[in-house]
Amino acid sequence: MTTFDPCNQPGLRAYLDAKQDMLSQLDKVSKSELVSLDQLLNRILADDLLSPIDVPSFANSAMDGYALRAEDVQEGTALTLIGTSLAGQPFNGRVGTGECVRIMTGAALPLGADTVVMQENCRSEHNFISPQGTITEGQNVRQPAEDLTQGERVFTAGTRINARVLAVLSSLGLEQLYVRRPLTVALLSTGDELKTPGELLGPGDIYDSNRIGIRAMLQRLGVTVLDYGIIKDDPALIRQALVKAASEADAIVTSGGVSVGDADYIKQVLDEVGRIGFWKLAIKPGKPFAFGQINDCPFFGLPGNPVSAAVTFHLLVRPALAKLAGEPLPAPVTLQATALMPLKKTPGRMDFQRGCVSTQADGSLGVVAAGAQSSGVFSAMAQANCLLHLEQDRGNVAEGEHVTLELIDGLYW
Ligand SMILES: Nc1nc2c(c(=O)[nH]1)N[C@H]1C(S)=C(S)[C@@H](COP(=O)(O)OP(=O)(O)OC[C@H]3O[C@@H](n4cnc5c(N)ncnc54)[C@H](O)[C@@H]3O)O[C@H]1N2
Ligand code: MOO
Repeated sequence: MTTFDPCNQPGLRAYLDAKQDMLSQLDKVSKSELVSLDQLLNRILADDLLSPIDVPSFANSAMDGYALRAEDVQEGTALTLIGTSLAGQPFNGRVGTGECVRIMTGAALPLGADTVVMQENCRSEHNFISPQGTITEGQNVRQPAEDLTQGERVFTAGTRINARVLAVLSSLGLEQLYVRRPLTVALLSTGDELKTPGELLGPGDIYDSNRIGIRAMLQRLGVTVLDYGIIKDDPALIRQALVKAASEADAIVTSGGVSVGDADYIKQVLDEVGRIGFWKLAIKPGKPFAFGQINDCPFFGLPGNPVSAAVTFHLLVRPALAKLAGEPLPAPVTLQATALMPLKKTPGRMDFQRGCVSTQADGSLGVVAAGAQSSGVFSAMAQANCLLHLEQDRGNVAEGEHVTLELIDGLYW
């Protein structure tokens, strides 16, 4: 038997369909600018990056040992040691027949040598080195351009520069690059009940946590945030703020006031000063999410319930901002896990429940609900490490059933 859920009205727009529709209405807006290496972290590459050099640019040793000519080595060979090649201090001579050079990891392979034998596999007596065991020509040598060839595409336009990408850019000797200008996003909370942390709460008041949480997510994404603060539930004030925001920002994100209550003015004002793209989706949490445009400025109305605001930001605003920033965003990587407890689910909306996934003794993944699933209970969400994707039409999940989930990227949210 399915329970009746008043929030599951027919005609709600399916998530993927709405997301696709929204993305198709958005274009890359951010221009590019030249930025120095020390400021590149978390920026987005404006162009494909072609390697300016071969990496490595010279043949070098992968081991500490001896550089030699493989053809010289037979059973019992003793090679004459003629010098040393250190990283940054190459041996300037040439390795001739019956000779070898002491070499360290990263040091240039001397002319004439083609192979390195690690020192553990060599016997050393006076000035003579006897390699032991089988030797293959070229062993322990890192060949020029083995990693990257000059002119080869290393990263595509739209790549976000994380610590690993930054290290590669440095290894190519780049000191500045064209990246996309950060997006500017106007952010505001609506609600007469909201107070900023530090203020005294009156009767019926709560602290504005959405603006702080969403602002942090935007900052993690490298967005410049125009914080418009808290706007009272007054259509004139909301109208004024949205029109100003549309003239100042690349996108607008609001929280609260998108449902059907007597003080929910967002949709009405959006309709007056811009246009509504869609409103109300078949998702839980986040049903009243609104998307639209005000004078070509994309508008995202997050529901006021804190879990709904964070989840819809991730499901819809994050991909939209990526599109505006020219950052191709792959579909989220999903995993399958076994539900270790029954999960309540009503058919009608795709449910993004908050979970805690862990590796079980047998190596498989198991998931439990991360506490209460009410969209007002944010503390449970903060404990979660994954978002379950429970299909729109499915009902309750029994213990032992498989579910799909997406890991929560703790760095960004
Ligand atoms: N009759 C109906 N009522 C509701 C429906 C519905 O379909 N029919 N949908 C419910 C759903 S689902 C959601 S989600 C909420 C969303 O409502 P709003 O976007 O209008 O949000 P508010 O009413 O302004 O606030 C909801 C809730 O969240 C608290 N809140 C608001 N802003 C913040 C903030 N910045 N920080 C922390 N908490 C915030 C607010 O005090 C309310 O408790 O509507 C349901 N109602
Ligand atoms: O969509 Mo609401 O977010 O279910 O509470």
